[in-house]
Order: sequence, then structure tokens, then C-alpha cells
Amino acid sequence: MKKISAFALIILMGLFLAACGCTDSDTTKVDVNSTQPETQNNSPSITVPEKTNSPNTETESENHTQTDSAPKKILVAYFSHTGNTRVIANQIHEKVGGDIFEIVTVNPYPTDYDSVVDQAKQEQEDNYRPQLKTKVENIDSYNVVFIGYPNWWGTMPMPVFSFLEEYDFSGKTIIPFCTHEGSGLGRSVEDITELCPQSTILDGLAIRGSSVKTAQDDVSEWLREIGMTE
Ligand SMILES: Cc1cc2nc3c(=O)[nH]c(=O)nc-3n(C[C@H](O)[C@H](O)[C@H](O)COP(=O)(O)O)c2cc1C
Repeated sequence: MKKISAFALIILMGLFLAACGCTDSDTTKVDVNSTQPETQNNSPSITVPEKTNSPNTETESENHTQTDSAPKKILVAYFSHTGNTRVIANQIHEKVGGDIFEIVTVNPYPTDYDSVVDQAKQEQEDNYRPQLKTKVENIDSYNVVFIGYPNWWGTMPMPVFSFLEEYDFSGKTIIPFCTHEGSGLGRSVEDITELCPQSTILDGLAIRGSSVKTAQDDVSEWLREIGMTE
């Protein structure tokens, strides 16, 4: 009787274990092969090469990031006597954002054309630096500075010389734009380069004073060309 019971017990246990064994191995195959291995195989191939390359790649890609996609902190600074350059400054500001700043002299220029022409000529001959009334609060917070002016006697008005000497533009990108009646940027870019030797100076824009109100497309195209908009 005992032998029969023991035999029956062994048979029952065998059946039970066989049943459990089948179910377990099926489950293992489904779980491990269908999901986990894919994830595990993929993650090392994604992670490891990145980590292996990280000392070089990170340095390179960080530099790229800093150069190409570092946030641009933009100042659009301009001087304008009769308002033409202000129109262009506002158009640029609308398209690139940032802050806008008007360079204003302590002593205003005469409104009479002949008087301002004479005064401007004299100031240029004297290499004079007019005193500025308006101040940029924190020039260090900008890395891109647009600088706008009318062409006066072939270059920037002297207040713009004052402005460029008053602040340190080292390491910043300077982008000139001017309005004129035939001379374009004249020799202003050479003068900016001389005043700001440690700055990167991008290609400037020159717009005729009489065309400022219809200059939107020219401004947009130029901003795209110099990489300031997409
Ligand atoms: C004092 C003075 C000098 C100027 N010299 C030149 C010049 O050499 N070449 C030129 O093309 N336009 C010259 N212009 C014309 C201005 O550059 C042009 O009218 C400009 O659009 C004025 O800009 P604003 O309205 O922002 O002051 C001169 C104007 C003034 C008042």
C-alpha cells in the first residue's frame, strides 16, 4: 500500500513539475527574447559609442553648440539725425529681437542742413568725440551688436566713434548698417575694424535714405545672408 502511495506521489509530482516546467520555459522565452534583449542590445549600442567618444565628441559638439546655437543676445544700437537710420534699426529689431538703443549726444546737432553738414565736417577734421547722453546699462550681456548710422562725410558720424570707444566690444559680433545718399557704407567698416580690433565684423547693409520705408525685403534678405535669421 505504501509502495503504491509512494509511486502515485512520484507520478503526481512528475506531472506537476512537467507542467510547471513547460509554462516557465514558455514565459521566459516570450519575456526575455521578445522585449528585454532588444532593449538591452540596443541600449549598449546607443550608449556605449557615445560614452566611448564622449571626450572628443562632447568637446567638439559643445564648441559647435556654443558657436552655432549659443543664444544670441542682441543689441541694435543706432544714431540717427533725421530718422532714416531709425527706421532701419526698428525693422532689424522687429526681425531679430533683443534690445534697441539710440545713441544720443549731450549737445543736439542743428536741424538746419547746412549747419549740421558744416559741424559734422569740422568734428571729423578735429577727430572730435562728442559726449553721449544715453548709456548702455550692461554691454557685457550682449554678444551681437548691430550698429547703425547715417553716412556722414564718407563714414560714421563722430558720436558713433564715441560709442564704439566707450564700451569694450572684444569678442562680440558687430554688424554695421547705414543709410546714405550715394556713398553706401563708405569707409565706415574700416573705421569700425580699427576701433574694435577684437570683434568679429559681419557684412554690413547700406540703404538709401530715400528708400528706408520700402527696405523690408532687403533687410530680411541681408539678415538671412549673415545668418541672423533663418
Ligand atoms: C552731415 C551730413 C553728411 C552727409 N554725408 C554724406 C555722405 O558723405 N555720403 C552720402 O551718401 N550721404 C551723406 N549724407 C546723407 C545721409 O547719409 C542720409 O541722408 C541719411 O539717410 C541720413 O540718415 P538719418 O536720417 O538717420 O540721419 C550726409 C548727411 C549729413 C547730414
